[in-house]
Amino acid sequence: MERVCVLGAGSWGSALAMVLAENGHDTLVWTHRADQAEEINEQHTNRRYLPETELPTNLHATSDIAQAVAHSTTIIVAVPTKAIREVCEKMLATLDKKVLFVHVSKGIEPDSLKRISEILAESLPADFVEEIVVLSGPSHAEEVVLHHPTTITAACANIEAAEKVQDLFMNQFFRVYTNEDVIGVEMGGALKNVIALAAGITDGLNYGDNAKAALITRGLAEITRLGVKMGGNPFTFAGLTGMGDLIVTCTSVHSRNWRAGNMLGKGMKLPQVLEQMGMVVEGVRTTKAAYQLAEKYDVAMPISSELYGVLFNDVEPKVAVDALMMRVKKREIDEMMQ
Ligand SMILES: NC(=O)C1=CN([C@@H]2O[C@H](COP(=O)(O)OP(=O)(O)OC[C@H]3O[C@@H](n4cnc5c(N)ncnc54)[C@H](OP(=O)(O)O)[C@@H]3O)[C@@H](O)[C@H]2O)C=CC1
Ligand SMILES: O=C(CO)COP(=O)(O)O
Repeated sequence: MERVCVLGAGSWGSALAMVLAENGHDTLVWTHRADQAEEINEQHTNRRYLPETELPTNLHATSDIAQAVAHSTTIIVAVPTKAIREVCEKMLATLDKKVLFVHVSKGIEPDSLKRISEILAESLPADFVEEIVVLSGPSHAEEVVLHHPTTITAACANIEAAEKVQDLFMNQFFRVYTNEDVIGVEMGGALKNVIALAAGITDGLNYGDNAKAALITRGLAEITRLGVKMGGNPFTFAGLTGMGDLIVTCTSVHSRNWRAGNMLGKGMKLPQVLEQMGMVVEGVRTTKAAYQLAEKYDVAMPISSELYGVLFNDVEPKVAVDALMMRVKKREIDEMMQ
């Protein structure tokens, strides 16, 4: 039995905490909301984020981050990308021993263009970091809490650390693979949200399945182009954290990114969409980062670029799709291999 805390009590943090508690680990969830900690401890629910779920009675919560950190030999960071730095700062004051960090967030920071493991590595003193492992793959919280079969990948250059995380989470309905390719895993997990927003838009425009299949496959092509140029293993993008997560996020009604895109495709404006969602839609900020990365690495990312126009320059979704369809003629495979 390990002593673990999960920082962040949204849908994913809560679902992962449930898996850990059910696996018999001494698990504490940290939330910055005292009323939510009280609800988890006393009613064993988290109604805002997992409305139908009964949480295990051996899962406890706290709103005191020092207590969560002191409790743990492994810390799972499960807040949205834009909150990572703030949470690291809160942790800094409380760390006094070496801890294994696992992050589960799927984003890239705009402007700095840092991946989450890079933000963690620069924000936390090396003396207190055993390793940083990323856990990513096709895994909607809503299905994990129903014990529906789910596969996911733990990635770290140090494969023994990845295996430790594999052992922590693995059970009959939650199957964990390992991978040493942190760049590929993080880039696939972050960029699939961009394509899922686009897939939601074409569904909102009622463009049907051909358009969605095109977005998934051409989306994977541009994710792979950028990810490989940044140092990712091309095969990672064909795996769970690439193709797998792209499929689930572009096709599932559970996806926050697909749902947000769907509303945009139906004519709603971004601020209204985000207000209505009430949960993180990582793809919005990641689209900005993808647009900047495409320029930095000189990689063609037509879907991400058109989506950038829709989100930030008021381009009509239909006009963006037309622009994609009318691009200069290409060879399919040659272009992907460049
Ligand atoms: N949901 C899913 O199925 C999956 C999500 N992910 C990834 O996990 C990450 C978290 O997503 P998810 O759980 O869905 O997000 P949610 O929007 O469901 O929850 C986010 C949680 O983080 C808290 N939070 C936000 N900002 C801060 C802050 N500054 N300090 C402390 N807590 C904060 C929120 O608190 P508050 O209630 O106050 O806003 C909330 O509890 C994302 O990167 C997402 O891409 C990965 C796989 C699956
Ligand atoms: O990453 C996810 C599933 O693997 C969750 O995606 P959404 O944030 O779009 O719901």
